[in-house]
Amino acid sequence: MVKIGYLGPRGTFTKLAVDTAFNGENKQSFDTIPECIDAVSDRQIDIGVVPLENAIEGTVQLTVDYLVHQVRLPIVAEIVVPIQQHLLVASDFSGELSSVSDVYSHSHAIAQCHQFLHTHMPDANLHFTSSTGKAAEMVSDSGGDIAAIGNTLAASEYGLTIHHENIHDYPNNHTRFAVLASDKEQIRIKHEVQTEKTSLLITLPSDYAGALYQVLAAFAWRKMNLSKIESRPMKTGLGNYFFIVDVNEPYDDVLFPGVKAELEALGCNVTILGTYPVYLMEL
Ligand SMILES: O=C(O)C(=O)C[C@]1(C(=O)O)C=C[C@@H](O)C=C1
Repeated sequence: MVKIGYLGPRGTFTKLAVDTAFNGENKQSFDTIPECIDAVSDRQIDIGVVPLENAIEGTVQLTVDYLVHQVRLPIVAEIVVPIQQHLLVASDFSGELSSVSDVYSHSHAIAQCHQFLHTHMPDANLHFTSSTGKAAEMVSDSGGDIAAIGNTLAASEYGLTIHHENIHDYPNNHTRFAVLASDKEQIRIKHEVQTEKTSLLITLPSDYAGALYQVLAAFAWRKMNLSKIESRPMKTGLGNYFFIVDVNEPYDDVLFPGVKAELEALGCNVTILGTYPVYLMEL
């Protein structure tokens, strides 16, 4: 049976994404994103699912940096899931928001609720955990006047009460999850494909005036639609960056090799991080 790893423990958004996309398979939780990615690379599991980008807070930098700098695994699918953040408390907590002393959650979940926390709980101490599920587990273990930010699955898994629902600051909240696998054939997602994308990693030559402009021109004149461009530090010194470019098209044998050759002629390095179907899930 195909083994699927995810950022755990129980009750995370990643687990929700995995349960929505895959049924029946053998599922294993990992405490951190790097541990999950390593397990795919070491073949302990066949598929790993990790968060990639949130509509409110942006890229999950740990995922991108680990995939670029440490373990290169292809992205073989993308799962997009709606995200609703709730304030979860122990079932015997009956106080007001103002009596919650500490709030625990994943940094991305806290960031999605900054305005709510600032307005309604300005005195609460904020603490980052490795996932929203971990925060829910802590609240369930400790009880008292502390709270977690997480989803309804976490509330039911850990016997917590939803004190306030939908506390994320903007309504159209979604997270993209990357499905990683050495062998694409293992993937069976029984949902309609929304679109197909290709992610590229591009490094620019140093000291080349207008390099980024020329990179974008290579896509533009071929009418290749980009859905994302983002720079991240190469970690080799100040001012050195690479670019992640998402193209709204599957890899083909004409346009992509053409772009690659054109960019390489400029002195760029081009790596394909994956060409994959995108699944938009309803929970
Ligand atoms: O902590 C979780 O539940 C996760 O699955 C991680 C994560 C993230 O890294 O963005 C996933 C979705 C939400 O945006 C908040 C947290």
